[in-house]
Amino acid sequence: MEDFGLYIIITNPQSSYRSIAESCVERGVKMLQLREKSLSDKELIRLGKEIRDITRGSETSFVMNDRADIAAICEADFLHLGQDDMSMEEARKIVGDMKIGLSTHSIQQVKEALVQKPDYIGFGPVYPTNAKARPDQPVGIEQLKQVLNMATIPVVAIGGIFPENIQTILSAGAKNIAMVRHFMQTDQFDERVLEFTNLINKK
Ligand SMILES: Cc1ncc(COP(=O)(O)OP(=O)(O)O)c(N)n1
Ligand SMILES: Cc1ncsc1CCOP(=O)(O)O
Ligand SMILES: [Mg+2]
Repeated sequence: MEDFGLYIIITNPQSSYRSIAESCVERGVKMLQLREKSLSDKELIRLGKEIRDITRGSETSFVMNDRADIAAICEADFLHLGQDDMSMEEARKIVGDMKIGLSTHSIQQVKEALVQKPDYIGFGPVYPTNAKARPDQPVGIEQLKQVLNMATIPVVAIGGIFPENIQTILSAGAKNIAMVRHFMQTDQFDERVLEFTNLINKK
């Protein structure tokens, strides 16, 4: 799989799910994840199908977080699994050959994840974050550089990334960057996407 650049994760957005997905399609954002932890299954499926309909046939891949069953129901492009979620092997029984991304939080976890041959790995949190329940210790830039050198699949830098530190992340060699709060805690979603796609693509 090729590097994909900006990876937007939807959690408690200030803008509507529809307008976020439409903006991602229009601006050519390659990865859009639905990550909602407190919605009913019914509501999650409704939103997943809405995002699927908007992104279908576009450059924007739709990623479902945590839930293999709902990823399959909504015909997502990817399922994203973390260390506390079901294993890739278990997920395969539900999602078949759907692409899968795995979260990692240490060099050891990266080594173990690579053996499972996911389509990409998330690595972080690079910096402290409160957008995740019980976040792991920040991994920092030096470990991020090490992982970027080790991995033969796309590595997604995640956690505490904002305009103030994006240049440090890019200078470390990261080609794929996931963010929650910078894009969710604003009513200027489209403007921020434009700003970031320009910034990341310039590098
Ligand atoms: C791209 C990406 N990387 C990491 C995560 C975190 O997944 P996980 O550790 O399972 O934590 P939750 O997001 O489920 O709270 C992610 N979602 N996406
Ligand atoms: C889901 C997740 N996994 C590791 S850090 C994180 C949250 C990232 O959110 P933010 O970009 O707002 O720090
Ligand atoms: Mg998870």
